[in-house]
Amino acid sequence: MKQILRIKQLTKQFVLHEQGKIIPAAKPVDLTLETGTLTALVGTSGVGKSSLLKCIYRTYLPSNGNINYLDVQNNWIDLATASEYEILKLRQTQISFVTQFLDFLPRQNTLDVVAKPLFDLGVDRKEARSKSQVILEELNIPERLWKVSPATFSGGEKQRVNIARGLIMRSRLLLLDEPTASLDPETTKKVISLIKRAKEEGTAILAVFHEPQIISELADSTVTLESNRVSVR
Ligand SMILES: Nc1ncnc2c1ncn2[C@@H]1O[C@H](COP(=O)(O)OP(=O)(O)OP(=O)(O)O)[C@@H](O)[C@H]1O
Repeated sequence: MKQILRIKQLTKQFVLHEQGKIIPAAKPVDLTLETGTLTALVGTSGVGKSSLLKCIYRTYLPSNGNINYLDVQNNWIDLATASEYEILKLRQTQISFVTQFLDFLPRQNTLDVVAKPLFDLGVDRKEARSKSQVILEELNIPERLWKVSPATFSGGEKQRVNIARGLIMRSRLLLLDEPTASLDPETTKKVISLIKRAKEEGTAILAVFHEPQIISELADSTVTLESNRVSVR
């Protein structure tokens, strides 16, 4: 196991200009992630868990601090200051994020929505689609839905498509934001086993979960975000 992410004194604040207010989201955070381990990120609603994941993925720019990531060539890259181009490349090849919401192009069918990370990597389209089929099957998405757009899917179906897309490529760093929030127990079990597999393959995972039994099953450590401090155990 080796460290591939080191976060130091990270903060993210939102300035609401019209109200002249600053919302402190993530208070200073220090954390490290190692290959093949899962760190659970917990804390009360609104404390800044999603914002922290978004800072790592650079959907948000942090207000302060460093997010150092060890890339596949063994170079430390500060994700807070890396160029847009570098970030795009890392997202395409090494870092995946399963958000709470699925965004997709309207006329794209589910098979291709899930295969997209592999298309972007330059994998042959037929091979990418067959991998997409396998993971959709694993997540119990019925075959009749593969050829249609996820636009009309139920919340749980959309979430499973999102997870399938996030897990189809073997990432070095995987960010998961409440991946099992609207799933039934049987599908939750499948998702847990896919996450375990990613861990076994060496992926470093930072995941927001609310369910204590999932955390005890999957997490190697827990980081608690609190309104004015962070405790790691
Ligand atoms: N783009 C934004 N602009 C302004 N405020 C934001 C923005 N994104 C998040 N916030 C605020 O930052 C705070 C933290 O939000 P965040 O979604 O990170 O919390 P969370 O811990 O993930 O919550 P939950 O468990 O409910 O999902 C909230 O007060 C939220 O309203």
